[in-house]
Amino acid sequence: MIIKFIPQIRLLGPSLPATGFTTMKPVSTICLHGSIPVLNRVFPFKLKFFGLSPGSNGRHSVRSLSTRPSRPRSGASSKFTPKIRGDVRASKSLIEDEAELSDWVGELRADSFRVRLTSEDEELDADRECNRVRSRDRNRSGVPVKKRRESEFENFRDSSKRESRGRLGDSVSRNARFSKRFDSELEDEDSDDDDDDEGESYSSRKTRDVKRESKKVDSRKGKRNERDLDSRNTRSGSRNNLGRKSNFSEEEDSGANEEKRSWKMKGAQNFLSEEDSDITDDDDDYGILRKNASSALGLEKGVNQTGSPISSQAKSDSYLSETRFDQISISPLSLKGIKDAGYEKMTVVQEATLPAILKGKDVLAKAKTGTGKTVAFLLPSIEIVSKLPPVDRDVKWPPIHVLVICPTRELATQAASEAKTLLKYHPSIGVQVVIGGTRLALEQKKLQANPCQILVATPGRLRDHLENTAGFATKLMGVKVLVLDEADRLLDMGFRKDIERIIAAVPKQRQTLLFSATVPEEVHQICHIALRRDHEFINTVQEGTGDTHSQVRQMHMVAPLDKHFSLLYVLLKEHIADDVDYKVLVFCTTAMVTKLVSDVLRELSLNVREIHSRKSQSYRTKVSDEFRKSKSLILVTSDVSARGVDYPDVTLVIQVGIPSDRQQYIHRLGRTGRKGKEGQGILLLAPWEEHFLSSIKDLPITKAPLPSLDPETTKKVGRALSHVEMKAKESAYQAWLGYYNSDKNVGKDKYRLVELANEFSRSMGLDNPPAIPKLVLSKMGLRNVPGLRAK
Ligand SMILES: Nc1ncnc2c1ncn2[C@@H]1O[C@H](COP(=O)(O)OP(=O)(O)OP(=O)(O)O)[C@@H](O)[C@H]1O
Repeated sequence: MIIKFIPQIRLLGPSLPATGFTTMKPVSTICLHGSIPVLNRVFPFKLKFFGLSPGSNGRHSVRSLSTRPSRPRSGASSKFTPKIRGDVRASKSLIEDEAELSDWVGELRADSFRVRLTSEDEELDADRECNRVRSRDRNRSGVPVKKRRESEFENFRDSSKRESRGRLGDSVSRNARFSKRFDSELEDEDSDDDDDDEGESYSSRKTRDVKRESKKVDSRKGKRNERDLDSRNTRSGSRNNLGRKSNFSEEEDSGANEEKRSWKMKGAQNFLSEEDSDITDDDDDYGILRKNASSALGLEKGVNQTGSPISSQAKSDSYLSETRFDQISISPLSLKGIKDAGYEKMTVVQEATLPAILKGKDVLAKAKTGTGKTVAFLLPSIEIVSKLPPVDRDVKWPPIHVLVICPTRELATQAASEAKTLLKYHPSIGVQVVIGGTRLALEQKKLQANPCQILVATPGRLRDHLENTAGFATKLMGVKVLVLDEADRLLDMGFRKDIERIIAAVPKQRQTLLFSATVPEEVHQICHIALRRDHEFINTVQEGTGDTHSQVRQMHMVAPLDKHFSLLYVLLKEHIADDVDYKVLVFCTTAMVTKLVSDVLRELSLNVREIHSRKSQSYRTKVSDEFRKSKSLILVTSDVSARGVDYPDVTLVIQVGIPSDRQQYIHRLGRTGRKGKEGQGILLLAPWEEHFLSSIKDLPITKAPLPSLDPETTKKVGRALSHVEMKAKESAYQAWLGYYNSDKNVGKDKYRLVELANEFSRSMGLDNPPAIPKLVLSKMGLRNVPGLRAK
């Protein structure tokens, strides 16, 4: 463990006038190599103190330390068996619909209610799993992994140092649907959503074909195989059982039920002209780099004895640093792109991570929502690509140099779009996006025809290409930088297998960047799947501010379920009355509950759109684009919108029902208060959901009084509910039951669960709870629970 306090140094960026020295002042620099999990258990307080958590008193603190356990990194991912200590919640998200429920139910045991399902759309491809082929052998070199890595790293470092010589220091400021997956609903979805969308029609057709095929196989192979095959071909299901799969390793192992879901900073070394520092030790180098970055974060105001930065709270939420992009030695082409994008100053996370990235370090970065993490990993990646020698035109499979993985389609599309913006003046560098819900063949053609040094992908579709696209595996051999956006989500059980497969397909000699607004302890324990031992953990979240923005007012309300629809309506009406430019996101627990809520609000004449995994990709894209540009609009959404999606100027985020976990709460809330703007968040819970509050007790969330409900409003909402079609209510009821069955607090008492589900049913205006197929009940472990109706 190295703890350093870095002395003041001075920097001169080449773009600055000769007299324009930037003064870099003291900042705390703390390095803990390879021993955090153990230390954290033994000395939790001490670790917090030294920087595993953000520092106190300060403005944005930058913590750089290695969090990787000090054991050798496993070679091929297939050999990797994660040993995760502690209570790692595998799946983060929600049941999106019956499909998800069925998939999930397929995995359930009567006593299982450990982990919440995942649903976040993420990128299911109906056509994906049926085409799987065996993994290719990725042992591409006879050189031992460790040696290769060391050699590469040495080379990188040496060349970087060579590069820095002769230059004055540049300023751096960087889840089968078991048999009945309601075929009719699949068809309904096709017709409802987007008949005009070729891609979706294709996908849906394929889904149906696959389902038919599954049924044939089922008749031959029996029920279990039916479930497995269906699960593999479910449009949005397999991901949803991911969390639980960790609990049912036999099925997981079978595979049939496979889990779904020039800054020429010329190296940050430019800070290190030999005149600037006589520190040659690698750690010391990094210390200085961090110091420089931290200086521009405003940490120069001083450090206390613990190394915690001292500065004012008032500035703590300033997401911008003091460093302008034109003050750093960035390639003129990138700079032009940045200027066109309207960015002038670097954000804190951009400034803090860029030096380490350009120096070739693996980075795990944590920064609050909406603070520019996308540019933080894209810009240095572009710089790295721009410095690579051009690829010979005759090369049959030109390499992909940068691979960015995102958990959702929306997020991948958004990241690719940001990359295109930054690449505006880099004509020779191409970016492409491959995501589920679109035609594989079309993507294959595009990949073939257009340059693609930077590829942004969702995990499932990337695996598809890896296994089904000629030459794709060869192209991936060129990857120099691997980025996992929303890293904690990608590393949880929901995506773990896909990620391990992808990691096995890219060179070991690469740089890996993990970014997220939430980095729970479990991520520190498992990040070695992707990161090198000497990676840096760069945390720009200061202690005391929590992981949310102080300018976002957070409230929770606790009310009986039968009041939720009316309360939601009143809250929205009040907000609309307060702000003509309202832009509201309403998060619901599952896709089908999302549909129900949006149906009700539409009946109440509110300006509403809905987005969830049961909608076609083209519909989702259309609605997402509309919401991005609009004002005076309410978007009712499942967790497909929880992470990363950058909707500007969202004025209010309402979360109805318990979020899947703390991280999801934070990410959902993070759709507002972006880029330093103000926002508001309301969490609406039923009394028996209050236990969730303990997981966010460190956040500045206060209890709000319930708005009064006059009888007229209640009647109006009741009328609106009566106009919502029965099928929507039935679907919502079943999805609701599945979702809460997976909540360890609510689901552990099945009798109570059913009572609550029936309360939900009454809240929809139903006298009797909808009947549920016996098989579903059985799979949920609810077969003979009183109060449920079976069909
Ligand atoms: N240097 C900058 N100056 C101004 N705006 C910026 C800068 N960098 C990025 N942005 C903008 O900030 C917004 C938020 O960026 P981004 O979506 O990357 O945030 P994020 O930190 O990834 O958020 P989340 O955690 O929710 O995914 C985007 O609109 C982006 O264009």
